[in-house]
Amino acid sequence: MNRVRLLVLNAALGPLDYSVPEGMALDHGSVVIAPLGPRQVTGVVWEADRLPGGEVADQRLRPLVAVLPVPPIAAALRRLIEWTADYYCAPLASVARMSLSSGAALKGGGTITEYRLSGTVPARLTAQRSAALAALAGRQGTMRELAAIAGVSEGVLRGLIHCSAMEPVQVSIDRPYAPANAEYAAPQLNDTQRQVADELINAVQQATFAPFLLDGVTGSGKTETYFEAIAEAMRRDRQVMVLLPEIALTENFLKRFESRFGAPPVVWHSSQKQSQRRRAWRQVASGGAQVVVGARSALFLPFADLGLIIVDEAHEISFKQDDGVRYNARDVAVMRARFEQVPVILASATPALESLQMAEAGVYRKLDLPGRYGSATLPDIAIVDLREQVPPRGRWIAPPLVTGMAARLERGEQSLLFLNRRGYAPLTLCRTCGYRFECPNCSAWLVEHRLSRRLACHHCGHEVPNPDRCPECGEADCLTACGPGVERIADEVAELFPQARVAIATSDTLSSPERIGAFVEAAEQGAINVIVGTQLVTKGYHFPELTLVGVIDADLGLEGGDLRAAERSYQQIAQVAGRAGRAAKRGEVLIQTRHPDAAVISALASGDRDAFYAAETEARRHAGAPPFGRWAAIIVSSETEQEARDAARAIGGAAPRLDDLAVYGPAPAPLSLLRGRYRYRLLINARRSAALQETLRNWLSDMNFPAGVRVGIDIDPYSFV
Ligand SMILES: Nc1ncnc2c1ncn2[C@@H]1O[C@H](COP(=O)(O)OP(=O)(O)OP(=O)(O)O)[C@@H](O)[C@H]1O
Ligand SMILES: [Zn+2]
Repeated sequence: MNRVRLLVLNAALGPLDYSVPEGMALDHGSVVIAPLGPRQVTGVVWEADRLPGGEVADQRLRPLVAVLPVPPIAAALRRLIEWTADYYCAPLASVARMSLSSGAALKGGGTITEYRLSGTVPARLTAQRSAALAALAGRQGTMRELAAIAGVSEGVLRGLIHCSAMEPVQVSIDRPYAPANAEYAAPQLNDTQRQVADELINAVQQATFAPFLLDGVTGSGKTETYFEAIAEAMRRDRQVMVLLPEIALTENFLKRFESRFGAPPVVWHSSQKQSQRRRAWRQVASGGAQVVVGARSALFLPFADLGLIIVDEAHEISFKQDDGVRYNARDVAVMRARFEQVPVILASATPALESLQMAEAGVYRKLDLPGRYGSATLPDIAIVDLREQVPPRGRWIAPPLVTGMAARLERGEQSLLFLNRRGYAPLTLCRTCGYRFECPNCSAWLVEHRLSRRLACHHCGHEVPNPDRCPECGEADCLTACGPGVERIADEVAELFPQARVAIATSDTLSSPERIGAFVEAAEQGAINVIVGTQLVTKGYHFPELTLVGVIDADLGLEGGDLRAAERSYQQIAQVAGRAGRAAKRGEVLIQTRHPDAAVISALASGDRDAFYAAETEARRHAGAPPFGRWAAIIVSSETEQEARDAARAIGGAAPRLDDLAVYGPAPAPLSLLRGRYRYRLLINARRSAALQETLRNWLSDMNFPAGVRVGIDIDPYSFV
């Protein structure tokens, strides 16, 4: 190759051609540095015929600067990048960036300095030094990591280094991870689990594209079963990617994985330290990382030899990314499996309707685990009609739930109260003048957080200290909290049962791996009597003593403009119900609602999942909604309301008139002001036959907008805010 075309990692630039200096060895997929004006850019060598670009004469081409010391991006991943950009109407460069997401890793190997105990005992032993010496026996890590492990400041450690009690060690970035062992602690599967595992193992052996929907009730052993497929991939020296919907779930997964395979998997997510990401990325690319578990951003990692993909809790909407490249990691995972020619397992107790439909159509193979493992049975579910069982004024836990909790406390068992609302109260208002605390940047109320004494916007992060008087009328002691959040429910529990140990489990309280670890340990050891939590605790956890689940407000999820609201409510409540009675003791679930006759609620109460899905399927078919038709959204935003409105109207005015495609709007988005930007949206409902993406691209490509206007496309949107 003496002339190459680059996909440049800058969405504002198109493909660019360069000449290749003498002696520079390149392949398609090579990651290179190229000159651009006075600067340099990173790019990937791409097949020229797949990237239409302007033809520049050979003699005018500038030479590439360097090839980066990483393996080329493989063809399968290049095809996935193209597919994703095309399907989600996103710039190729933005998608490719997700594969090259550790800038430091691209620069090659290197060393970092870690520390460990030297065996020398310091002459002066303070309490902190003794604690550090005890905690750090056998440990090695960076200063910051060791300080966290020992619970002392870095200053204490520096003191220990100074007196030679600790010594530095140079560590390679590319050092391998501790190998996991497929046979380390294999469980005895029951017959159903065995059959399912054998099918999955067989698919790993076949090493070809095979999508599975692993549909098993909560506590049926889905994880244990797909672990067998992972074991088979390990035996064959092929890499595995496991996607989880939330970082908070990885802690728990790590523990289980380690007890099954003798070593933890490699973790990948966006809040890791740069040094961790750098090592993980390089080990993924070189093939040294056997099993990688991560949030959706792991999806585009450049695996050397991927053999299996697993998407756990595959129904979760957090697999949908709503900014930057708007993609659904569950769907892209299936496409990746197709390009890589490997099996993919979507595991869930409450599959997305789209996934069930694919199984019905014979595209996915459905594997069922219909019963809980061992002697555990599914919990009894009952409805508490809040119109009859009225909680006292200013309280939200109705009498039957109070009675149930009292019985659990008596028996030393645990209760879990679920309310998907962080903070203390979702709205604060002034009793004197009616003033409501609203976010200046978003059309949303400020949520009171009593633990951290502030009012906060959950959309943009704006916060103010908890006020003691009304900013409007100046009156003191006139502010009232309206409605409950988890903190308020926890207060109520404390008032009802002063002796109970209550833990709040939300993204505010479980904000780090250490905090999550401590929470899980406390819950497992019975040091917590009542957990009050958001959706964060509805899945993945297995607390044997947890026998009562109370849903504080089952109607909450049905509010708001979400097209899948019924399905999502069903999934969330079924998942949280699934935390009850997972071991020997039977579980009970009480669902508080004002609409006991709603289809979702009665399906949950009667345990008739099929009836719910059947009704929901009919409703979707009738509305031409996914999976029967397709949705897309165009979101227009600007810092000035007028500009956003005008641009949205112009787009609406230019809408194509087609038989198989209907355009609704423009209308102000439900969150019409978000992070200081005014937003309008158009919704497109298309038949399956319509060339949706092409139509959208043609429609918008000829239009020009003022510089401050942003126009985004959301294919298969989930959230309509
Ligand atoms: N064959 C088995 N041998 C021993 N323990 C098992 C077996 N199958 C399942 N278990 C145990 O039963 C519990 C539930 O299993 P697991 O977590 O795999 O189910 P799940 O279907 O993934 O659950 P959920 O979807 O509710 O999170 C776990 O504690 C697990 O270790
Ligand atoms: Zn805000």
